[in-house]
Amino acid sequence: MDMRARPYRSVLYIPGSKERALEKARTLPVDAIIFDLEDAVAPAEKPAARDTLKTALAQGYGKRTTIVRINALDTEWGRADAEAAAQMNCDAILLPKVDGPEHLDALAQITGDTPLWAMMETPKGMLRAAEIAAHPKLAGMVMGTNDLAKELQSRFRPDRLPMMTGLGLCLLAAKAHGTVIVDGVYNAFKDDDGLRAECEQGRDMGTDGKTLIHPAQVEIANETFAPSQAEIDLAQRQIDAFEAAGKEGQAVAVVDGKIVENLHVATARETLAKAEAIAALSAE
Ligand SMILES: CC(C)(COP(=O)(O)OP(=O)(O)OC[C@H]1O[C@@H](n2cnc3c(N)ncnc32)[C@H](O)[C@@H]1OP(=O)(O)O)[C@@H](O)C(=O)NCCC(=O)NCCSC(=O)C[C@H](O)C(=O)O
Ligand SMILES: [Mg+2]
Repeated sequence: MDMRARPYRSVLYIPGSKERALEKARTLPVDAIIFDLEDAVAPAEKPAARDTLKTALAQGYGKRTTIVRINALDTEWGRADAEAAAQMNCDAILLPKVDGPEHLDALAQITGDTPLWAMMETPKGMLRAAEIAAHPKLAGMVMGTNDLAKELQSRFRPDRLPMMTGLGLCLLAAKAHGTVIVDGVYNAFKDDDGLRAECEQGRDMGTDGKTLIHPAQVEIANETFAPSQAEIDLAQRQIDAFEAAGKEGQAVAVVDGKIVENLHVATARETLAKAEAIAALSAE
């Protein structure tokens, strides 16, 4: 299956060193998993985490998309992580702190044909988002809003105003190049209302889903980023009305008092395709 056709409503980080969490993930209804070797793994545990992860991934994670996040190549662990990840049973490798396409070039020299994802979390990365999105090996972008806030010296706000320039630049780049884009994490993993509000904001803006840090966050992300039954019904009615109008020689239909043109039909078809992809993933 084309990586870009899969759903990414819920993308759960799991520390590569935590065997219990690696096991539990097989029971969770997540669309994708980021197996982390970077921030969630203590320095002393990093070498062993590579082996733990390789064994866990060899056992498989069903239809979930599997992505391994390595350490940056300019760290003492980066090269060994990249070499190890290239041998793992995963769908993609995620590189943190990508400043420009040359970082992806350097990784691709080690990892060969494996698709790459980029953490978008540095000011340079924001300013070069379009070049990063255009990289031939790039299949997805992940917003790193914690690192970005650190770099910007900004404060966390419920409306995420300080994030909007970076998020907007990355969204434009991802959409211009047909790349998946997943929103950053919500740190307060026991605050369901805050998480829901941030998911809604990310969905409204056009991100494909949310990165998560705890299983308790999965349900809200899955719900928010899936087309609702009302959206599915409307999409089908728009397609039907437009096709009926076409048979009458009309280029415009009206549904619920609103015009439906070919561009709205394209969106309606995307809604149905997303619902089908989610249903296919759930049917394990
Ligand atoms: C945040 C946590 C440290 C909390 O862990 P813990 O106290 O163990 O939580 P619970 O006791 O509530 O756990 C209940 C069960 O769920 C399992 N669990 C917990 N977390 C995960 C997980 N992420 N994936 C799968 N399973 C998980 C526990 O094992 C318990 O299982 P069981 O005993 O069988 O019931 C912890 O959640 C955690 O470590 N989360 C991940 C943190 C992480 O990955 N951070 C790095 C990514 S965020 C980032 O880097 C952002 C980005 O780069 C940026 O810049 O923004
Ligand atoms: Mg980060």
